[in-house]
Amino acid sequence: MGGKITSETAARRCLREVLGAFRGCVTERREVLLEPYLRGWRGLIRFLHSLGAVFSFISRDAEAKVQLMEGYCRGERRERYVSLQAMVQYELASGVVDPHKRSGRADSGCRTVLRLHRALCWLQLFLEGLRTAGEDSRPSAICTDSYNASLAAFHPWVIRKAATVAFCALPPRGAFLEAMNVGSAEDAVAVLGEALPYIRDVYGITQELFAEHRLLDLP
Ligand SMILES: CCCCCCCCCCCCC/C=C/[C@@H](O)[C@H](COP(=O)(O)O)NC(=O)CCCCCCCCCCCCCCC
Repeated sequence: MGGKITSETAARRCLREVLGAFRGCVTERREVLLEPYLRGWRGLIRFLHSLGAVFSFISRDAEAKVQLMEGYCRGERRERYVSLQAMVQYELASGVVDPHKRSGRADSGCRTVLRLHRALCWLQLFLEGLRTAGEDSRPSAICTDSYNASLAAFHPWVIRKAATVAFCALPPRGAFLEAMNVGSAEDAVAVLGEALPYIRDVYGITQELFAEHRLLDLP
């Protein structure tokens, strides 16, 4: 029993962490702080991991991107990577990224965050679908629809295919909400409802920032 409580507490902390992290991203000046942003992603990746090995090709890619960004946040130029705004300004001014050239550094913070940012669009759609769909709805179908309406446009055929196959392994709604480990299905739905406005806000600010600097198509 003690073990059960411990593992439940860990999972619960995980979801609370995700929630709290995205809430803590946006400053009064509407800047997006990178540290809580990456902490939020870490929590999501951990959750994805708990859903099984079929998703590991997805979590590995997300993990690599988060790790690269964490390196910048701890590196020599860490003050340039405190917020997305600071990062964009620095990488543009120093020529690390150039929106007018098709070539660009494959490890720039901007192109890496752009991938996570696009995935955040999928997440918004998926969580909203999960929250509002009926009891008989299937997370695998909601996930496929959300993916096709967002991230799929940026992925080659082979990735789209692999992703769509993996989505079939998602558990049914009841079990999925239970895996979130925040209590009853109603509690889980409430947690999603609380988290979504913050995720939307982070997405909106990032989208505007990247659009303003013409960074939405970075290769
Ligand atoms: C719950 C089901 C989770 C399904 C996840 C849906 C997203 C599917 C993404 C498929 C990505 C496949 C892996 C490879 C991707 C890359 O090619 C591609 C491009 O990168 P590149 O330009 O460096 O080459 N990478 C990406 O687009 C970034 C993908 C990042 C995916 C992060 C997914 C995290 C999922 C977290 C799930 C949490 C659910 C929470 C529910 C309460």
